[in-house]
Amino acid sequence: MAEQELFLPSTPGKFKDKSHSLHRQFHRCFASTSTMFLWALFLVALTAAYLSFQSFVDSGSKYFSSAWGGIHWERQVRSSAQIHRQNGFSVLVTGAAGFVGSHVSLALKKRGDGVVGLDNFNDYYDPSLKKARKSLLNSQNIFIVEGDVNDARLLAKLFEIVPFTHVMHLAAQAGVRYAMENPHSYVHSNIAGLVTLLEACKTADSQPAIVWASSSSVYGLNEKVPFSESDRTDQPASLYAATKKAGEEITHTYNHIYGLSITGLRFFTVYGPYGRPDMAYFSFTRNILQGKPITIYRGKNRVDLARDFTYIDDIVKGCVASLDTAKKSTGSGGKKRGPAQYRIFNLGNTSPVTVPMMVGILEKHLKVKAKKHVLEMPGNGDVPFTHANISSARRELGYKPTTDLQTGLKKFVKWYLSYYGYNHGKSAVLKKSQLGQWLADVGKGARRPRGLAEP
Ligand SMILES: O=C(O)[C@H]1O[C@H](OP(=O)(O)OP(=O)(O)OC[C@H]2O[C@@H](n3ccc(=O)[nH]c3=O)[C@H](O)[C@@H]2O)[C@H](O)[C@@H](O)[C@@H]1O
Repeated sequence: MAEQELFLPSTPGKFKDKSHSLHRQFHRCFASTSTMFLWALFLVALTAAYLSFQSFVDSGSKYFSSAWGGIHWERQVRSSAQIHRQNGFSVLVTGAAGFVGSHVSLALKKRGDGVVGLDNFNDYYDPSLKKARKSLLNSQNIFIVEGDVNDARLLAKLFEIVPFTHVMHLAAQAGVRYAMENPHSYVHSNIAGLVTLLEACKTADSQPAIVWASSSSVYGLNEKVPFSESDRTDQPASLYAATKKAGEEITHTYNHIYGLSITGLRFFTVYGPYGRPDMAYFSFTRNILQGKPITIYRGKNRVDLARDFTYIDDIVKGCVASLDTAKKSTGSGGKKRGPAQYRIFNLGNTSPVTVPMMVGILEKHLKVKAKKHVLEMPGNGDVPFTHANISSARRELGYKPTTDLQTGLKKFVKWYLSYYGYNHGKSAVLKKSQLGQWLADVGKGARRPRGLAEP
């Protein structure tokens, strides 16, 4: 009995009660488990919905923030890429709204090549100048895609639409001293952007030949002059130079592994019409005309800094000759089929001019004296001098610069005054009579500067 009591409910009621409560508990338990299950299901569904919404927003933001895609857009790309000469090229020009990019695009289009531009129109300097270059290119039926070289989807799309024979890669974060202010923009454009572009090129079937802009700054603190391509390039003075040097190594890797044909061009301080407002000759011109002081840096022991200033038309000839002499890439669809061409050339002028002499030329052309502040060169990435040995480019590309700094700056000043007018936003320093004289002397045939009555 005691044993029975052990196994049987003391009373049926109790047992009944107990079994009922067990049943209820089971029910409750089941109910709560199923509720929990339902809740869990709900949460999973919610999370999935959130995640898919996020990815939609992500891809959507890319889509919405960039102005590419759609039938009309594709038609514009195709039409811009159309070749109008026998054995012509179809060239993707990155940085096409930039200084060198816009000039090269126009030259290629003029001779009948198909050109598609790509530019992110960033605001490193006044984007209105980039927009003006864009209008110029549009007027010659060159379409510039608004997008970033870091956008792999965009690049894949472009290669899907056009079988580019060549890529002229000029998109970059330029400027030597700005690298101290915004180092990451150099990594973003000059390293990450370059790799994204090379990935797209390597995957393309067939692969394009690539010509791209390196820089004279890779010679860094070298003292041996003139600078030759075989000289050491392992002591850069700025992050800008370091990213360009890294670009040379990175392109070599893609040449070696995937058979991409590569030509790297070391540009030496390129200047001219539609140039970059961040560069010294440009900002000096603006300041001189506005009556503002300019700062001239000087090296150690009061030695003047010097640059192998190179005129834009000469650089364009070097770029086009590089495209013309580039051998085909050997790979396709990401596979190397044989060794490919790898070249590096200096594109300079071979006649360095000191910064004070450059200012003297500007003063002469502008007919205004500069207010000069001379300052010891700060340790911000500048090198004391540059001087190109161009024998290799002369031999292989037929490169022969023909514009000296006097002539080149005269053309620049002529453009500057016709583009901005003589007072560029601030009070005028030039009197109308002075400008009339200028027009007679240097600007023969130049458009009258904006906002200026007939002198
Ligand atoms: O050759 C190159 O590869 C490089 O040429 C230029 O760099 P940089 O030669 O420093 O050109 P600027 O910034 O126009 O400076 C020219 C000279 O003027 C000097 N300078 C610059 C600015 C200033 O306010 N004062 C001044 O004396 C600089 O120290 C330098 O000696 C470009 O800005 C780079 O993007 C390019 O890669």
